[in-house]
Amino acid sequence: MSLLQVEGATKRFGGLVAVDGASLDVAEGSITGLIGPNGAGKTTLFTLIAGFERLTAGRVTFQGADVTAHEAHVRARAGIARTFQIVQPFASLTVCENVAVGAYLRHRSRADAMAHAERVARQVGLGPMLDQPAGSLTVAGRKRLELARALATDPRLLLLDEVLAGLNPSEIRDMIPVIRAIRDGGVTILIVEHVMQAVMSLCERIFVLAQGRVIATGTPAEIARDPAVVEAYLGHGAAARLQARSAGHA
Ligand SMILES: Nc1ncnc2c1ncn2[C@@H]1O[C@H](COP(=O)(O)OP(=O)(O)OP(=O)(O)O)[C@@H](O)[C@H]1O
Repeated sequence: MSLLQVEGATKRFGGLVAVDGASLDVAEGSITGLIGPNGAGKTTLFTLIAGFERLTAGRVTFQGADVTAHEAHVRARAGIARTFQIVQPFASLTVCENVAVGAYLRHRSRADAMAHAERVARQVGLGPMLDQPAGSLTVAGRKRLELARALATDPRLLLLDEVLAGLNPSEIRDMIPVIRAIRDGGVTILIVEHVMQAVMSLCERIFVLAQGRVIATGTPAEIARDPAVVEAYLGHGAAARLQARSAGHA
């Protein structure tokens, strides 16, 4: 069953069409990928799903309800959370206090919010840093903090925007099981990511966006051999060139 459906989403910024009639659906309990070259419209689509920007046209349905006209805070309460590409923690607050910012959505008292924040921070591997100022975290720590802040809102759908960007290969390897464990805990995930190896190993299904349009959908294996996807990343004629080269090597 689909937890999220996006139908014909379009977003214009003046003369620029950032998202152009894109449709996708995210199955409940899945990790679904959204990939595409720089400027394809991935972050804009996240912004539309989370309700930070209004669609120019199209519809967003969450848990069977049309949420197209709902404000971001209403969607957050319904269970949609997102991370941001550029991580901006409150540097002088502790890691736990930063995570509690998310927890306040469903926990009114400071004690409850902090207790929930502590559980979530431990879940993403920030247990040893709970009382450190967020400003002292490494890039990898900040990425985990961003994940924890979104997770602390107790979402049903988590939109992860490049949470692996800027990490080294061993930090990426450490982060993959954390993301899987979040899904195994019952949170559906839609992930935008340029680190292809991670996308291929994490996702059951992938949507490929290019120039605001969905140009391919399928399993990681299907996507990897789709000529339209190769062309979108490597340029016009690339699929044919690669095929000719591998035929030449055969
Ligand atoms: N608020 C805005 N005002 C004007 N143009 C915007 C705005 N937000 C995004 N755009 C433009 O929309 C297009 C899509 O941008 P977007 O950031 O969604 O792409 P992306 O696929 O997330 O790219 P990347 O992989 O580089 O993060 C780009 O041309 C971008 O410059």
